[in-house]
Amino acid sequence: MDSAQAEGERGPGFALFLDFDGTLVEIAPTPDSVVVAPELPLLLAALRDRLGGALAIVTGRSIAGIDHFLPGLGLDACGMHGLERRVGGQVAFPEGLADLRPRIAELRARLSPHPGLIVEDKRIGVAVHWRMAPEAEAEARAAIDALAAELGPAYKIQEGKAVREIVPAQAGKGEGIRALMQMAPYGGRRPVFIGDDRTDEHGFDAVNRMGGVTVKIGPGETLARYRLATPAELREAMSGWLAGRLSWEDLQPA
Ligand SMILES: O=P(O)(O)OC[C@H]1O[C@H](O[C@H]2O[C@H](CO)[C@@H](O)[C@H](O)[C@H]2O)[C@H](O)[C@@H](O)[C@@H]1O
Repeated sequence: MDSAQAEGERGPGFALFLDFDGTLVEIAPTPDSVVVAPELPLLLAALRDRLGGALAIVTGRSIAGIDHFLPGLGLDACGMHGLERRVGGQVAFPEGLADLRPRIAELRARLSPHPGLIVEDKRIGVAVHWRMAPEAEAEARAAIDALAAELGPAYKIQEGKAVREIVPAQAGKGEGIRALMQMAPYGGRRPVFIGDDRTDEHGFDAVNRMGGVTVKIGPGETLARYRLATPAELREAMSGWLAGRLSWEDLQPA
């Protein structure tokens, strides 16, 4: 019996939670310029079938943003760092979150002297990216800090790759994964979470506590137990698991 068959036959199987940027797709210069590898959509669809539907994208983007890059799949997802959830086509979004768009307009005006900075409007949150304008990182950080101070404790700051963002205080990938693990078809399965960024550490912590498998993509300190070097290596590993050539716990320790 091969590794993946053995994994499947030891119990009800895995639930697979996948970060998007830097995990399924390589980091790109801007949020809009991400390139989806041609094999990725079919690979995700095949994995979802093999896992009885228990596959979800867990991302800092909105679910609409994921659908833009993976059209037609309608994957389960936790968007906005766990706040927005779609399972089996049913979308849940917490009530009462303020629309930050007026503040986002003010932020854009403040940062307009630095055209290389990208202000990403997430409606209930906002991110400022300095990947294309590293010389303006300090201004980006200061502007986010000032807005967070104005908004108060209902919001928090999160750091990612060349990005600082404001999100509602209750956001967190760990919460998103825990919520899905209470629902069919996830409940009773063993979670696997794969991510690359600081915001994924929250998800690694939650999944480690559930006795699951955690995989970090790329270098850096992490709570994840296993590591792969790049999104391309992950896509190869996912194909290997699907073909029964690889078990998640065959991966290199982190
Ligand atoms: O949780 P994720 O799916 O990893 O999303 C995290 C953030 O990803 C995006 O920004 C990052 O990827 C961009 C494209 O590769 C890159 O240009 C940027 O520097 C990265 O920070 C996205 O734009 C954010 O909204 C997500 O929070």
